[in-house]
Amino acid sequence: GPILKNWPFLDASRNALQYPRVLDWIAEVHEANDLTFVFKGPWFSGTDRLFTVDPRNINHMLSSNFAKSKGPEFKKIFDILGDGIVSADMELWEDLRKSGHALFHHQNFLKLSVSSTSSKLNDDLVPFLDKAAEKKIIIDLQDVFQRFMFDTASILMTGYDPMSLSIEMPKVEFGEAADFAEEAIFYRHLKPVILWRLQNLIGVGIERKMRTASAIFNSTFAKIISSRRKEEKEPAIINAVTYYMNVDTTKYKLLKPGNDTFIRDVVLSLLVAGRDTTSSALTWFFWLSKHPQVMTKIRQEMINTKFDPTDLETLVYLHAALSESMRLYPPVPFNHKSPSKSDVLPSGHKVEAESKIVICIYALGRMRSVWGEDASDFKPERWISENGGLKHEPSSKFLVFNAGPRTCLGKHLALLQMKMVAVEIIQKYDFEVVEGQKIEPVPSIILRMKHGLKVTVSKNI
Ligand code: HEM
Repeated sequence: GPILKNWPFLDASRNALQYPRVLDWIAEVHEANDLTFVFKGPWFSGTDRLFTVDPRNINHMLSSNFAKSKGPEFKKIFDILGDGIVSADMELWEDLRKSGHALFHHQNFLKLSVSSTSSKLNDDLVPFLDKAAEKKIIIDLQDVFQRFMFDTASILMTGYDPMSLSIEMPKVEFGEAADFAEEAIFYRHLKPVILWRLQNLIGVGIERKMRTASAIFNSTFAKIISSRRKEEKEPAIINAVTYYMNVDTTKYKLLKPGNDTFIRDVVLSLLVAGRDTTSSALTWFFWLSKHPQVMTKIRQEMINTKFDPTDLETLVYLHAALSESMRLYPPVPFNHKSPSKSDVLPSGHKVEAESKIVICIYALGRMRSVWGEDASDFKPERWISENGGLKHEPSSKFLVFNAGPRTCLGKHLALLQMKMVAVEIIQKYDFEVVEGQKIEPVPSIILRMKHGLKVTVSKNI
C-alpha cells in the first residue's frame, strides 16, 4: 500500500503536482493510514498539516469552535478574495454570514435567481445547443456550463449580464482569471507563505497569472461598481451589489457599503462561490450519467413524474444522481479547519491552536470504510431508501456543501439551478463524448476537468 515518508510536493517541481492521479493518491494514503495522517513539511516551512477524513473527527470539528474559523493562513492564501465571506473569520465573517443569509432568503433575490436561470436556459443555452446539433460541431460542455453559470451568477450578483454564452464563444477574461486564481491558490497550499509571496512579488510562474487575475477582477468590478453607484438608491431588483451598497450598518457594524473595495471583495467572493462550483458539478454529472442505464432512469422519472419547473423536489432519482456524482467528484475537494485552542481529536491525534487541518472531501467520498466496498462505483441507487424516498447521509460522510456554521449559503440555489439545467437539456438532447477524450481533474481548489468535456449534440425531440 502507499506509504508516506515526507512532504512529497514541496521541493518537487510543479510537474510532480500535475501528476494526474494526485487526488486518487491522496485518497489511497488516507485509506492506508486509517483515515488520518500527518504531513510533515521541512522545518519551519509552516507546511505541516493533519489530514483527516475520519467521520468521528469530522463530527467533532463540526460541533465545536473549529467549525467557524479557517485560520490566519487561509486568509493570506485567499488574499485575492480580500474581505469576502469565503476568506473572512471572526466578527467580520459573522456580519457577512448574517447579511448573506438575509440576502439569500430575500424574496426578490430568490425570484431573480429563478428568472435569470430560466431565461438563460431558454434564450441562450437551448438556442446554443440547437445550433451545435444542427451544425454538428464539437462543444466543450464544461466551457458551456462555466459560461452559463458565469452569466447567471453575474446577473444575480451584479445585475450585469456578460453574455458569455453565445455561439461565437467570446473570450471570457474573467473566467480565465478565475480558473488561474483557483489553480494558483491550490499550489499556495503546498508552499511556505514566504515562497509564494516572493514568487508573487517578482511575478513568476503561476503567481504571475495570479497577478493578472487580480488586475482583471479589479477592473471588472471597478466598472460594475461605478455604474451601480450612479443609479438611484433602493432599486427594485436586488442583486448582491445593490444589496451591499445599501446594507444596514446599524445591524451589521463591520460592513462598509460606501467602500468600493469592500463591495468588490464581498461580491467577487459570492460570484466565484457560485459560478465555478455549480458548473463543475454539472460537468461531472453529465459525464457520469451518460451511462445508458442511468440516463434511461432519469428520463423515465421525468416522464412519470408531474413536476413544477421551479420546484423540482419530486425528482428523486435525479437528486440521487446529482448527489452521487458530487460524492465522487466534489466541486470543492478540500476543506480547511483550524482549532482555536489545542485539542485531542476522537482518533487520538493531538492538534495545537491554529494548526492546520485538511479534510479532503474527494478522499472522504471514496473511502471503503465509510461508503462500503463499492465506494468507487457510481450508483445513484445508494441514495434511495427502501420506500423510494431519498436517503439522508450525515455530513460527517457527505461534506460536499460543508456543514455547521460555515455550511454553503447557496446549496439550495445550486441544486435548483442544476436540476433546472438537467431537466431541460436531458429532455431535449443526447450527448456523445468524443472518442479519445481524456478525463482527469485539474489540481485546483475547484474540481474542473483538465481537458474539458468535449461532446457532440443531437436533438432528442
Ligand atoms: C454544487 C454547487 C456548490 C457546492 C458543491 C458548494 C460547496 C461549498 C462548500 C464546500 C463551502 C465551504 C467552503 C469552505 O468552508 O471553505 C461553501 C461555502 C459557500 N458557498 Fe457554496 N457551493 C456550491 C454552490 C454555491 C452557490 C451557487 C452559491 C451562491 C450563489 C454558494 C455560496 C457559498 C457561500 C457564500 C459560501 C461561504 C459560506 C461561509 O463561509 O460562511 N455556493 N460552498
